[in-house]
Amino acid sequence: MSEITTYQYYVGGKFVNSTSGNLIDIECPYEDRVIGRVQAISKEEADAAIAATKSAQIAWADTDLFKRAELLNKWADQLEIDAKDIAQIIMQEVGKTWNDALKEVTRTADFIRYTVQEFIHTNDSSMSGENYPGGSKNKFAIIKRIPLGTILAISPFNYPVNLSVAKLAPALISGNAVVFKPATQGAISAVKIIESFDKVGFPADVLQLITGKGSDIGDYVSEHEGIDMISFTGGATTGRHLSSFSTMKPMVLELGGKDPAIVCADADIDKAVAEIMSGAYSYSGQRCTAIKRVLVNDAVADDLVARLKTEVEALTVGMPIDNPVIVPLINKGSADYVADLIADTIAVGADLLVGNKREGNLIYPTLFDHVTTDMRLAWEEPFGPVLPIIRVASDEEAIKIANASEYGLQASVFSENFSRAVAIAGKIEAGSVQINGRTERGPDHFPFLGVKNSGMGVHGIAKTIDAMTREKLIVVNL
Ligand SMILES: NC(=O)C1=CN([C@@H]2O[C@H](COP(=O)(O)OP(=O)(O)OC[C@H]3O[C@@H](n4cnc5c(N)ncnc54)[C@H](OP(=O)(O)O)[C@@H]3O)[C@@H](O)[C@H]2O)C=CC1
Ligand SMILES: O=C(O)[C@H](O)COP(=O)(O)O
Repeated sequence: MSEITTYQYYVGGKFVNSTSGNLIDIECPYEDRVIGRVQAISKEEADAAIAATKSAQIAWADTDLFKRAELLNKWADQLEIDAKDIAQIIMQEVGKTWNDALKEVTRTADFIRYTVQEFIHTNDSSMSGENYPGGSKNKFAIIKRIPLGTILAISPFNYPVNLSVAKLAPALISGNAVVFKPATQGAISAVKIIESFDKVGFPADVLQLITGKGSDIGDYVSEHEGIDMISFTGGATTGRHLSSFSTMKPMVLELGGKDPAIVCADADIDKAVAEIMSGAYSYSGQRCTAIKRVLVNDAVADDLVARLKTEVEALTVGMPIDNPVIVPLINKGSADYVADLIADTIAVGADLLVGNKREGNLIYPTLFDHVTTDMRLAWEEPFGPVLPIIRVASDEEAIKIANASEYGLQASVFSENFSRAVAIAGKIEAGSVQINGRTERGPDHFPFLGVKNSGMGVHGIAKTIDAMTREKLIVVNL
């Protein structure tokens, strides 16, 4: 049997062991084996990591922008060079298919390059006093975007590379230092991207990778006085908990969702079926932006349901290396939760059309018709491959049910009448509404936000830079 690798955390520009001596086993979601161990660092080590960013950040912010840009671009290049190695770990650690794992790395390299360009072209501006009544040419303002200091980046398991770098790159290009706390199931992927980072010669202490369970060190680092801003992506419960003690600390939260696909009576059903299938089931529904309920007009419901049933029955199911649509869920707890939700939905009388089969963490794709608003599945976020269909009599009823959710991340509206679709989109309480397309984050330079329990603040390259910087005016009086 091959030796289990122990991965180190990263501080002071070096990979080191924690003096705590505590290690966390990272289990493969789809094979009964430990794929590696990560360090569970102590609070004292977190203190030291945060403290060391302080002088490093000042020097980093003072480094010429072209030099910061050059290093970040080299990191993007290095990620592409290391892509297969990183993708292998993503696949083994979070059970993403090989193709999707590779795509996640290239998407991340693109993200870094765009972020560099975005900041270079927007960081400084100026205003002349003469533009305002009573003002004068003799007064003008140089407006700079300056970093907030040390950013705490906390990322989730499901996109362990992309959603981490979506915080690290904007922070670094704008002159911040970063303390990066990845999801524990995702921490080896985080080590891999920091190995690439380490190869290109960034100064020590501008980025520290700290590993350890959120339940042990999460509150401690989030409340830490050395942290100047928190960028968090994860579940709504964790996000709400963090926001409960974030006094005077800027924070952006990207949380869960229950994105509806509203299918109107005049929808192109072929289009709706294709988009719903990919929106709901890819990566077994483990996307914050997955379509998590269908609200279909009675007039087209039978047709839509029959076609969805055929498509769900044909979905490929298996192990990540074979690139199926449906892969095992992240862990036993998640699979238990989804299985329980399926059992409950059957018990309360919805029509099970496909699914309700489980092998270990693999939950087969499941489709329910005639789900009603008194059922848990109408409201809870499964983060698994189970889709409820709720039939509605009108657009108004669809909007009402869509908006009754505690979440408001995204929604899709399917209609061939553009005016109708836009009118519905205007009434949906969500960060984004997609017309005739699946709910999704990308392209990554679009603003990305959730309302209600789906988040606070805005992500997306330019918006993330905004959130991690503030304006500083130097007013010149000639
Ligand atoms: N809106 C969005 O953009 C996205 C939202 N999500 C949402 O994330 C959820 C799935 O991700 P998952 O990783 O399970 O989410 P969790 O909320 O469980 O974990 C997210 C991160 O928070 C950390 N954490 C846990 N407890 C604390 C704490 N007390 N203080 C600080 N940090 C803590 C976790 O660390 P540890 O792993 O060590 O517990 C992890 O790094 C889903 O609800 C999904 O919808 C996912 C992706 C994108
Ligand atoms: O947050 C998520 O789950 C991902 O960012 C979703 O990204 P995608 O919509 O591009 O899959």
